[in-house]
Parts: sequence; C-alpha cells; structure tokens
Amino acid sequence: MVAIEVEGLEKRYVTYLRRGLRRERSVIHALRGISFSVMKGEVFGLLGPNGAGKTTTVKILSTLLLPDSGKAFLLGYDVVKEPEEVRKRIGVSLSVERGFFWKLTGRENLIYFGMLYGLDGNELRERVNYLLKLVGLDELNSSDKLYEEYSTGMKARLSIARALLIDPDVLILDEPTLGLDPASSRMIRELLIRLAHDEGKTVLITTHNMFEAEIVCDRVAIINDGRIIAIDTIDNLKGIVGGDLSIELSILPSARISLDNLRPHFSDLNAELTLNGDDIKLKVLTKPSERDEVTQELLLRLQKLGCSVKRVEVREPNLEDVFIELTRGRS
Ligand SMILES: Nc1ncnc2c1ncn2[C@@H]1O[C@H](COP(=O)(O)OP(=O)(O)OP(=O)(O)O)[C@@H](O)[C@H]1O
Repeated sequence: MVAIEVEGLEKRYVTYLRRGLRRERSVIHALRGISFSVMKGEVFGLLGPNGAGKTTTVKILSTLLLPDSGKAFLLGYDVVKEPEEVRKRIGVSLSVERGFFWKLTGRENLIYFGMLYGLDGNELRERVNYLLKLVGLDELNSSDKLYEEYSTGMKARLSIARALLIDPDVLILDEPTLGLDPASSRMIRELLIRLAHDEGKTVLITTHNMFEAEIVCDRVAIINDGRIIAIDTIDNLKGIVGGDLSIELSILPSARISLDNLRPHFSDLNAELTLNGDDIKLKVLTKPSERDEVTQELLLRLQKLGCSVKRVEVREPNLEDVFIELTRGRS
C-alpha cells in the first residue's frame, strides 16, 4: 500500500538580494517537479547535498508550506486540500529544538504537547511514560530534568517522542541524527527501523549521511538541485557504479619511486595513482570474483618494483560513490 505519493512538486522561493542601494529580485527553484512514492512500513530516505530541496519537500508533506504546483498525498489525503486530515496522521520533527519549553522538564513538555493533541488523564500519562521509555529517556535524571539541561542527543530523542505522541501512521523527520554522537545516532536509527518494520509505520527521513541511509533506509531518493536523480534500494543504486570492488594499496614513499615511474606498470589495469599525504595510493576497480587474483597481481608487481606496501584495503561501493557518480557534471 502506498503511504506517501508525490507527483511533480514544484516550489520557488522569491528573495531579494542587496546590490548596493538597490534590491534585486531573485527566484530560487527549490523543487523542479519531483515525484516519488513511499510504501507503508518503509523507511524512505531523501538524500542530497545542502540546498538540494530536501527540507522544502518535507515541509510541504508536513502541510507547513504550499507547493507552487504538483500534488502530494499522505495516506490518500491531499496535503493542500485536506491538511487537517493529514495532520491527524503524521508525526513531524523538523528541527530538533523547535517549540520546546526550556523551563519545563522533558516529561512536562510531552504532557503539554499531548494535551494540545487532545490527550489527557491516564491515557496521556501512560503514553508519555511509554514514549519516554521508547526513546531511552525514562530514567528520572532524564525525564525530570529541565529541557534546557538536555544534551543535543536527549533533545533529538524527545523530539522523536513528541512526533510519536498521537501514534501517527507516518513519521517525517528532517535530519534526525544531525550533530549526535555515535551512540545516540545508533539508538535513533534502530528505533526508526523498529517503528517501520515491527509497527508498520511509514518513516520518511532526510539526511546527508550516506552511512545512515545505508543502515536505515529501505529505499532512497537522491535529490540534487530540486530534481530527483535516482530512486531505488541501496543495493540497486550500488549497481549503478558497476558493483565493482575497489582495491586500494598504500605504498610507502621512497626516493626511487614516483607516480610517473609507477604509472606505466599498472596502466593495463586502469589503476588510479594519487598522492595521499606522503604515501602513494594505488586504486584498482575489479569484479568481486577477481578480487584475490588482482590483489596478488598488484602485490607481485609492486614487490618486483621494490615498493613497500603499508596497507591493503578492499572496499565495496557505497552510496557516496553512487552519489558522486550520479551528480558528476550536474551541478
Ligand atoms: N525560506 C526560503 N527563502 C528563500 N530560499 C529558500 C528558503 N528556504 C529554502 N530556500 C532555498 O531553497 C533551496 C532548497 O533548500 P532546502 O532547505 O529545501 O534544501 P535542503 O536539501 O534541505 O538543504 P540542507 O541540506 O542544507 O538543509 C536552497 O537553495 C535554499 O537556499
């Protein structure tokens, strides 16, 4: 079942730039007609560089911003024509700190927002207790600490708890782990996967973080300059860069060895030779089935040339390789 459907969304911002004493009108095309759909129970990532249009997209889906053209539906409800129906079914965290009361505790903040959503009494207390536990803020020194004393990680967890107050079917999170340490990031990533795969919620996140997208997202859309340039599973996207492995060797510097000396000996393997600090880095792309054979061949040739190898690394293509490949020459 489709949970989020986006068809040809366009958004332009009009800004005024100062040119001396004059103000010059400038139009920024934040979205140039993007389309995608997200299935129920899926973790879907919008991935792209700064200014690509990710936040604009999630603001439109959260009914906080109107598109110039195009359509978007959440669980069948039109975000422009039926915003109330959409808001009843979504939990949103766009900026971790936005809207919380600094002089209230984390628990009090959740109770306050719960009351705004129409919850009260036992139902509200139980929901807040459940959510504080879910996001790991249930210890007394977390839940009953003033919000202003919360660390960034605690604020991020509370923000997700607030987004979950009405037990929404769809969660929309802008950069949910931005600025968090590895332990907090991992906790939030595991929570998002659990919410989608165990509870059937649909989770839409934005991120710059390729590593995060690889771990969390079932599928991603890569956005660049207001356009979607690829949508697929991570594995299929990796196929775009050929599915080749990269074998990288660090060669110790020596007076006799230079990039120019080495190049002719590896040109038949399309090797890339670059300086990496003082070391020389030799990189060759190869099919997974030829990995051992090619590694041995490289080591043998380097040994014959009198080179000392410091390190050998074999790396699978990751989303970063895909992103660089797809955006090459586009921006
Ligand atoms: N309120 C605004 N007024 C004018 N321009 C805006 C406004 N909001 C966003 N933009 C511009 O629209 C484009 C898309 O911005 P958006 O915030 O959607 O990108 P993003 O992918 O979320 O970027 P980031 O990763 O930096 O958050 C950018 O060029 C941005 O400068």
